[in-house]
Amino acid sequence: MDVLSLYQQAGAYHEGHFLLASGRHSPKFLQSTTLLQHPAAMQQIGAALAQKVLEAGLRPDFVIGPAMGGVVLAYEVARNLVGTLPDVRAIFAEKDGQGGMKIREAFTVREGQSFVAVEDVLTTGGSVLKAVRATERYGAACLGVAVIIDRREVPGPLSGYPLLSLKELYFETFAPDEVPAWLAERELQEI
Ligand SMILES: O=P(O)(O)OC[C@H]1O[C@H](OP(=O)(O)OP(=O)(O)O)[C@H](O)[C@@H]1O
Ligand SMILES: O=C(O)c1cc(=O)[nH]c(=O)[nH]1
Repeated sequence: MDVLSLYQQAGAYHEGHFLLASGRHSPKFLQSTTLLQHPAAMQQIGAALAQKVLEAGLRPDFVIGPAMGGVVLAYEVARNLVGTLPDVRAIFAEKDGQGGMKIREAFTVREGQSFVAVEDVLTTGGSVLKAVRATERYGAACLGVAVIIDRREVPGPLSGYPLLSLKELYFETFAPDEVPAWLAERELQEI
């Protein structure tokens, strides 16, 4: 399975000029929300990531993803782990309004539990790291991070965690004060 083809078939691969979650600018963008509409694609992705998790020897109590993209993904990965881990759960972290992420009490995250964090697209790793930190605050241990697409240019803040991905891509990004003229002349797209 080529996940970039799944994005392309769903019309979720875009070229232009985009402002990323990290504040960096990019000529290429993978719009996971467009892909997440398709259970058939997410089923394949969930199965492939769950297989990687098991092959890596990871046996998490739960899978967590940052909202919004990580909600469906965490559920699909966990659903595909149930055959091996019947009690595995799927939860999500959400923005706390202060630049970080939080987890609802109803999810019952406890000290001694273990988890795998999932993410759709990894650019800097900042978003999924906030979800990991929010979970670690309860004393749970992060076994690894599993992502659909890893488009990081540098290892960044996630370098301390085992990283599993379905595809690595090199898509250049630029700091706001380093945007080249060829990119600046393209209208900034909000998608
Ligand atoms: O690795 P990073 O630099 O953190 O960037 C990648 C993150 O940015 C996007 O989420 P966004 O914040 O746009 O939220 P969304 O899932 O609601 O679209 C994307 O879904 C990843 O979560
Ligand atoms: O860095 C991001 O915000 C980002 C990049 C990308 O390709 N797709 C996405 O949904 N977010």
